[in-house]
Amino acid sequence: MTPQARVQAAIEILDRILEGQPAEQALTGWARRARYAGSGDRAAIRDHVFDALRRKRSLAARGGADTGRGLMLGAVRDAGQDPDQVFTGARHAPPALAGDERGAGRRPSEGAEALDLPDWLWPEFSRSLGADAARAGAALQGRAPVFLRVNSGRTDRATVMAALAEEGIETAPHQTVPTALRVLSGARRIARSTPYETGQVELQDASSQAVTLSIPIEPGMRVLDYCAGGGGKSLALAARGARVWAHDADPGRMADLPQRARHAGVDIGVLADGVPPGAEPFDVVLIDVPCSGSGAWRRSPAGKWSLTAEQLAGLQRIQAGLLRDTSRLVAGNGCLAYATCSVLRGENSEQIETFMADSSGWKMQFTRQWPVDEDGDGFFAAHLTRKQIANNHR
Ligand SMILES: C[S@@+](CC[C@H](N)C(=O)[O-])C[C@H]1O[C@@H](n2cnc3c(N)ncnc32)[C@H](O)[C@@H]1O
Repeated sequence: MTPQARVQAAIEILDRILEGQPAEQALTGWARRARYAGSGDRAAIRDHVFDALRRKRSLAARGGADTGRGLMLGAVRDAGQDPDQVFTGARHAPPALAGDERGAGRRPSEGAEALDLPDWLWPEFSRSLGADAARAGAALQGRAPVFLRVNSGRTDRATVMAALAEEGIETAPHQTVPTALRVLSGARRIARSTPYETGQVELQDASSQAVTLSIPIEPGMRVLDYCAGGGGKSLALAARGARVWAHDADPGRMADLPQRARHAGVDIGVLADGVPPGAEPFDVVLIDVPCSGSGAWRRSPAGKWSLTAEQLAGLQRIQAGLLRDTSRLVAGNGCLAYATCSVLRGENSEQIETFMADSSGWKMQFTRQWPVDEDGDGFFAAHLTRKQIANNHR
């Protein structure tokens, strides 16, 4: 496909997404219809689509319309390309620009529009991030780096790096997360590589790895991953020698976990019917709560535009409820670990402050906010232990 035809394909896919179709579905639907497209075409079109979704607001301003065509025109202008070289009207290329399209388009206004954030969220975003708000907003406009988690129960980072290099996948050790490898090139080969196929590496964001590494784990500890989802954190905890039970309000999300655990060579108890009475207490209860996902919007940009103030308030109520309910499952000297992939205070430090104010028996052992940057997504973690037990230990 020509570069222009790829742009036209992206326009058509973006139009479907703007009509409400999920991005992945729109991309696979297009690929099914366009059998002539090679893997290089599909990858380039995917990049166009996701780049446009991350910057939907500012590109619509530059392109003069909130349509697939407007976004891609905005992207072409933003990249300093001549639109007439792309919108040529040749076969498979986007039709040539109409007169009104030439005149439409403007510089995005400073603040939320230029940073591609919804207006309603901007006050909370800037309150949460303070002086870092503009940098974080800009970081969310770009592509996410690719990281692997080395299965430390099975191998080590240097061995895996060498094995990946043999298959044309270049990686570098993450500076601060000892299990993480940054993928420098060959990312598309990972899923078919031997280290991946033999369970030596998993795809996992570096900050997500740092969240689980921050939890104090000793081999044999009983750990409940209460919001396990696909089980990325369960697997990481089990690789450190913990006895892990995975639970999720939507058990279907854990469907692949038994197979993933076998593949990684670890045992995970999947609690598809809830936590059975008497299974508590646990040494660690991790609640990786449902959240806005604002720290990971580079990977799932649609979430940035679909989130509403009402949904955010609903998520915050669920987060508070999870803190309250799961704290009962923690052993007397155990740890309640709270985590989000959010950068918003109302989902992070303020949830912990409210919980501690309402249940005076807990104290904070650890808290950290990871920024969205080239070292990983924006995550938050806090570890809570019971005060009384901490005093007894003195
Ligand atoms: C952030 S995701 C978890 C991601 C997962 N821990 C990982 O590392 O891949 C949050 C999960 O919480 C689950 N969830 C939502 N409400 C819940 C509740 N009340 N109790 C338990 N799980 C809940 C969702 O189904 C979702 O899978």
